Amino acid sequence: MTPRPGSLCSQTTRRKLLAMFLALVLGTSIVLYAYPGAGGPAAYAAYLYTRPRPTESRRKKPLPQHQQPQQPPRTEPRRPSVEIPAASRPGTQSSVIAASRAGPARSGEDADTESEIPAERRRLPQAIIIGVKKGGTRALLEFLRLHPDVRAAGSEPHFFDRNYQRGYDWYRSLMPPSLKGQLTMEKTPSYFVTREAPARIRAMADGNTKLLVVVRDPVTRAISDYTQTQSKRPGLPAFEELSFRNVSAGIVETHWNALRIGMYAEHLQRWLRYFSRKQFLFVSGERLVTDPAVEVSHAQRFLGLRPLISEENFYFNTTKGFPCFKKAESQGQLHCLGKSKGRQHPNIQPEALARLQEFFQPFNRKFYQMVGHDFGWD
Ligand SMILES: Nc1ncnc2c1ncn2[C@@H]1O[C@H](COP(=O)(O)OS(=O)(=O)O)[C@@H](OP(=O)(O)O)[C@H]1O
Repeated sequence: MTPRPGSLCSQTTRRKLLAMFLALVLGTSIVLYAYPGAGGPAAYAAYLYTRPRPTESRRKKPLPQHQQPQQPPRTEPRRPSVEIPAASRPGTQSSVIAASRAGPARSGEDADTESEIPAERRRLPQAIIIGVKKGGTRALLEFLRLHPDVRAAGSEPHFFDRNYQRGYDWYRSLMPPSLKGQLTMEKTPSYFVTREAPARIRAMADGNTKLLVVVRDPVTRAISDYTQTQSKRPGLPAFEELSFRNVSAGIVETHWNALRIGMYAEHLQRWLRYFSRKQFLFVSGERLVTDPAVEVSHAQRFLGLRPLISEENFYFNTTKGFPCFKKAESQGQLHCLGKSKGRQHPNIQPEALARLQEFFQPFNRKFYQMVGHDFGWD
């Protein structure tokens, strides 16, 4: 049987169509397999899922300054400008040991070698004038500054009473640069009556700091202290009123600071728990006025300085009523302390003076015994 031309043709055509269809299906599969992102329902679904959402893409733009969230306030105290290890930071238990090992003379900062050009550095003080307020502490410091081997902080650092938490780097930054072999000093008279000061100063250099105390008749010292306060507060009650709890009975107001500071023996007892007697030099405030060269020569010896300051450096200014001094660098020009040193004291009733002398006598006697010297106030 001859196949009908029409049916034969359509069978051939069907075969061709089938082959083309298969080729098309195969080709599409290969393309989808090789490029998954190219299309298809699954690829489109994946694209929708991973596409960044409109809000997210907006958040990436920086906010204008005024819309930015506020930073919480810093509550930590400010650290010293140069970080020091926690162990050597004042105020920590371990700092006492660490700081004592890092005393000025033994710390790495002093490790100059002979081949190096001598470098000036700021150092912690090796000697401190710790008191007493109104004793003549400024005069002693300025006199010692005449010595070429003494470098001293100009103003009172108050490190061991008010600023201890600021750390040693802060304290050191207040000291003038010095060469190796020069002595760094400061004076803060309130240290002598500050409870924490002895332990803190001991911790700084393992008790090797030299301590100078300028002492003055406690009654005159109290009047000087009162005069200073009165210059700032003119309405201050009279000295006699502040000195006695009961004037007629002569009961002394021992809580008044101006009198309390003068009980030297009481304060010194605290210091002697931390320092041996030989760590101290007691300078007479009275002799510092009448014979400055002698008191300064004691101080030079105590500090291990060459005896360079002498009588030649001083000149008694009769107008001021106090010695003034000559600085080497200013070609013999005289320098006197400022107006706040050597103020006119008010007249105090003689009975009040006598009662206060009597009150201080046992404290003075005890003090003379402790230091091994009679200052002649009684
Ligand atoms: N050379 C010289 N020039 C001026 N004043 C001198 C001098 N030497 C000792 N003094 C006495 O020093 C007293 C002030 O003591 P301080 O310097 O320790 O005072 S302070 O604690 O620093 O405020 C100050 O006390 P007042 O006289 O009461 O003002 C002086 O008596």
